[in-house]
Formats: sequence, structure tokens, C-alpha cells
Amino acid sequence: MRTLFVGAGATGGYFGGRLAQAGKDVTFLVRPGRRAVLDRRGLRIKSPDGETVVRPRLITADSVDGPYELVVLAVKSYALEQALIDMAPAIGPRTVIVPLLNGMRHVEELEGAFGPERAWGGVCLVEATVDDDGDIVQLSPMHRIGYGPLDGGDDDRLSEVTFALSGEEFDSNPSHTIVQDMWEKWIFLATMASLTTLMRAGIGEINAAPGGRDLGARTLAEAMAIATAADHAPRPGAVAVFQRNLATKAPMTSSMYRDMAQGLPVEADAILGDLLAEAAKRDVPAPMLAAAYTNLSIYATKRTG
Ligand SMILES: NC(=O)C1=CN([C@@H]2O[C@H](COP(=O)(O)OP(=O)(O)OC[C@H]3O[C@@H](n4cnc5c(N)ncnc54)[C@H](OP(=O)(O)O)[C@@H]3O)[C@@H](O)[C@H]2O)C=CC1
Ligand SMILES: CC(C)(CO)C(=O)C(=O)O
Repeated sequence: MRTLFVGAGATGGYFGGRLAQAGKDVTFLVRPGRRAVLDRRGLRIKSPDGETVVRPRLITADSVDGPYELVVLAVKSYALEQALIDMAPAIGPRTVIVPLLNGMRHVEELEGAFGPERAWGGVCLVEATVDDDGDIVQLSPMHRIGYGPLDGGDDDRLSEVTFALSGEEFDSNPSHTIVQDMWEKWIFLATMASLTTLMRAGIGEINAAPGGRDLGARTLAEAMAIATAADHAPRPGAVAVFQRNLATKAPMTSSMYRDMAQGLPVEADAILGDLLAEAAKRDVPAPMLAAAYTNLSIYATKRTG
């Protein structure tokens, strides 16, 4: 399956790079600055298991050669509008689009731009960043993607997409419950992002501080109450995973915290703003999440001056 990754940053570079390493047919749509780095250094992944370099095919917006059978969207929420324009020539009648973005708002935008028959759901779990050399750094061993049609139905493209997104290098899960999976990922990330950006620390440090564990439990409870009121109560297995991760002693952070620490833009509106809007619609109190959103909004305003 001809596969296009839109974005070769932390998530796109990691999962697309691993697929290129496994010999899959992967092309990256990148912007000129990123292309210069990848031309010079290759796509380099530094992980707890060692370092890998691949040299996948790169294209820029002026040379998109469509259609691709599979497009994996791996940009930040604030870059989505332009990405949808740039990737349009890659979309054909049977293209499947799998987004890796956190949050939910991009689902409607994708459906609006390319139609419900092409827009699928997707989640990714990885702790990754791009370092000063432009290399992808996997910060912990976790690496999993999930994907599937939004209606959860049978789609004859699912087995091919599963093959295209599978290698030996990460966990790859086709799903018939992808909307629920995305909600679960959203509330976990909202909890992680709120805690780490408010406390300016990793989860291990927060847990070691007086009141830290209680803060984590209260923030998670708020996010779960919102999802429950919205008819997306997290399943018991997901709750157990949240609780295990939130109990860690490891310096686990969120991508939002890492972005904030580097002075980069943050996805506060798409992650916390939208979740708080869901809370407001249903009168669910969420003081911790609201405090985190206010904090991030102040950061965003100061950043742009
Ligand atoms: N990092 C993480 O650990 C995780 C992130 N996520 C989510 O994944 C999504 C992507 O985040 P992440 O990969 O970290 O972000 P990054 O900022 O690391 O990478 C995004 C990449 O998209 C590129 N890009 C933006 N617009 C375009 C465009 N029009 N055409 C081509 N490339 C473009 C950027 O290019 P350029 O280099 O030119 O700016 C950048 O390299 C977010 O929603 C995030 O919340 C989910 C799980 C974990
Ligand atoms: C939940 C977590 C930490 C792992 O994928 C994440 O999504 C992020 O940091 O953006």
C-alpha cells in the first residue's frame, strides 16, 4: 500500500521511520526546513534500544504525487488547516486517512475536507520528541498505534491498512472501537498535560511531592466524569492503564509539557479547551482542568506577545 506520512516530526517521524525501517512503502510530505535536515542527516531515531537511520522518500507541497492508498496525518492541531490543503492532491477515491493527533476536533475537519468514506480514526501512544539535531528521540519504550473506520464497521481496506501499518518495531492495533479509543486517549492525555504543565514536572516528580498523587487522582476523575457524561465512559481496561501510568515513578511527561518547556506553541484549545467545552455543555465541574487551561492560555498569550 502506497503510504504517505504528512509530517516527519516526533510521531510521524517515529512511526513512519519504523515502517521505512521495516521496508514498507513510505513517503513523507514535509516542509522545506524539515526536508533540509532529513536530506542532511537522514531520518534518525534514537530510542532506548539504540539508534537507526533511514532515508525514506521525501516530497514537499509543490510536488505531491497522488493518489496514495493510505495517508497518516501527524501534524499538530494548529498546523491542521494548511496540512489539509497541502495533502489534498494525495487523496484519491479509496484513500484511507489515519490521524495521529490528540483530541477529537480534527475528525470533523477531516470528514468535511475529504468525506466520511476516507476519514478514519487513529490514536498513538508514544513519548517522543525532536532534538536539537532534528533527530527523533523515543523517550520510553511505549509505542503503539490504533486505527479503524469511525463507524466501527467492516471495511474491506482494514486488512491492507493493518499490513501497511505493521512491522516488528511497534504495536499496531486495528480497532472497531476507534472513537471510544480516541476519547480514552484524549482524557488520559488531558490529565497528563494538565498535571505536567501546571506542576512543571514529570509524573514521577509529582507523585513524589506532598499531595501529588491526590492531584493526579482528582484530575483524572474530572476527565473521566466528562467522558462519562458524554457517553464515552472509559472502559475498565483503559482506566487500569491510566492508573498504572499515573502511578509511575518515572519522569514521564506529556508532549504539551515538552513543547511548553521549549517555548513552542501548545495544543491547549484542541485538548483542554474542547474537553472543557464538553464539560460545560453537561454541567460537569472540572476545576483542575480549567486551571490548567487558564495557565496554558496565559503561556500562549505571553509567547506571541
Ligand atoms: N510527541 C508525542 O510524544 C506525542 C504526540 N501526539 C500528538 O501527535 C500530533 C503530532 O505531534 P508531534 O508529532 O509531537 O508534533 P511535531 O511538532 O513533533 O511534528 C509535527 C510535524 O508536522 C510538520 N508539519 C506541520 N505542517 C505541515 C505541513 N503542512 N506539511 C508537512 N509537514 C507539516 C512539522 O513540520 P516542521 O518541522 O516543518 O515544523 C513537524 O515536523 C499532535 O496532535 C500531538 O498531540 C500523540 C502522542 C504522543
Ligand atoms: C499520553 C502521551 C504521553 C503518550 O502518547 C501523549 O499522547 C502525549 O504526550 O502527547
